[in-house]
Amino acid sequence: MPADLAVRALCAEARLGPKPGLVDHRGRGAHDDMDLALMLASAEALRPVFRSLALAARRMPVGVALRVELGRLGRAGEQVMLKVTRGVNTHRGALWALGLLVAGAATAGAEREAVGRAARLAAIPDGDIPVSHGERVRRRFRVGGARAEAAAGFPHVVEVALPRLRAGRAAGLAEDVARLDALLAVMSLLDDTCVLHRGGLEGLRVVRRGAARVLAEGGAGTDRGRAALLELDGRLRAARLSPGGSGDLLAAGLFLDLVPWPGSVAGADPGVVSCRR
Ligand SMILES: CC(C)(COP(=O)(O)OP(=O)(O)OC[C@H]1O[C@@H](n2cnc3c(N)ncnc32)[C@H](O)[C@@H]1O)[C@@H](O)C(=O)NCCC(=O)NCCS
Ligand SMILES: Nc1ncnc2c1ncn2[C@@H]1O[C@H](COP(=O)(O)OP(=O)(O)OP(=O)(O)O)[C@@H](O)[C@H]1O
Repeated sequence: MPADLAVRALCAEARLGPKPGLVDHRGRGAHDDMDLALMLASAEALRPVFRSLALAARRMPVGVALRVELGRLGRAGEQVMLKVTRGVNTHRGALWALGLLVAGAATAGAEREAVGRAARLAAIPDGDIPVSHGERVRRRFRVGGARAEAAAGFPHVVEVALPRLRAGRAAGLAEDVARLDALLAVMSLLDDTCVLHRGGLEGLRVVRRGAARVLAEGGAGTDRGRAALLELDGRLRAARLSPGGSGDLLAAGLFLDLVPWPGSVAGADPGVVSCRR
């Protein structure tokens, strides 16, 4: 079941729009090699991968052996994704964040417990760190990136995206507006290695300040905020800046919000996030 919710969260994130610089129903965002159909196909292809991650987490306690197994399954999952997309990185970062959270949620009774397990797993060295864009960017700009975010207990999910999403709903905002504002809140704060890789510190400044400005203008649900959002989208597309890490962390928040934790009030209306819509 957590596996199905992870796929739904990925589809909901992909369909949400207008998102600045990211793939959505309008088009390719800052990417020239992906579109919504590819994102949805990639999300669906990851369903058995998430299932195998959840099964492993049910079989083994949090520890080195489980971390090694998740690393093996996660890397195999990346190959599944690359086969379906013919080599395009649609969901590498998302598989990392959601894979760990699916594993954490598989045996947890509450959101905090799931995130804590995911963080402990992320903090265990995996021993097989590839020389990726992220690794080079982390060294050059001295930022933590996706690994540090997970090992710290996903602070941009738990302390930024989810509170913003829930506050937006409580204030009566439409669901897509609450989600866009949650994405913008993450974008305004995150050291996103996707952005740093393509645009350096100046690119990161454009993304963060632009997102903060949309929120300061009233958020995605107001005329002024929407105009600022569309302007930011134009700038990010022109500069080929994709806030992919923020997209991943919004999907992670949507996943945690969808899990029907025992004894908690249900979060989003599940119908809103159906992949078939
Ligand atoms: C840790 C990962 C992301 C690799 O990190 P690395 O920095 O080398 O990758 P890369 O530069 O490709 O970035 C990964 C992606 O993370 C996202 N991201 C970028 N910045 C951030 C950030 N600050 N916080 C969260 N996510 C971010 C982006 O989508 C980015 O594309 C991961 O893919 C990995 O180690 N995979 C191995 C398999 C594994 O252990 N899986 C575990 C369970 S699924
Ligand atoms: N809606 C979205 N649109 C685009 N990317 C997204 C979206 N949601 C999440 N992402 C994340 O953004 C990442 C895209 O990575 P990135 O742009 O760095 O690709 P790359 O191929 O590694 O880099 P580059 O294209 O610069 O060579 C994916 O790993 C994915 O997890």
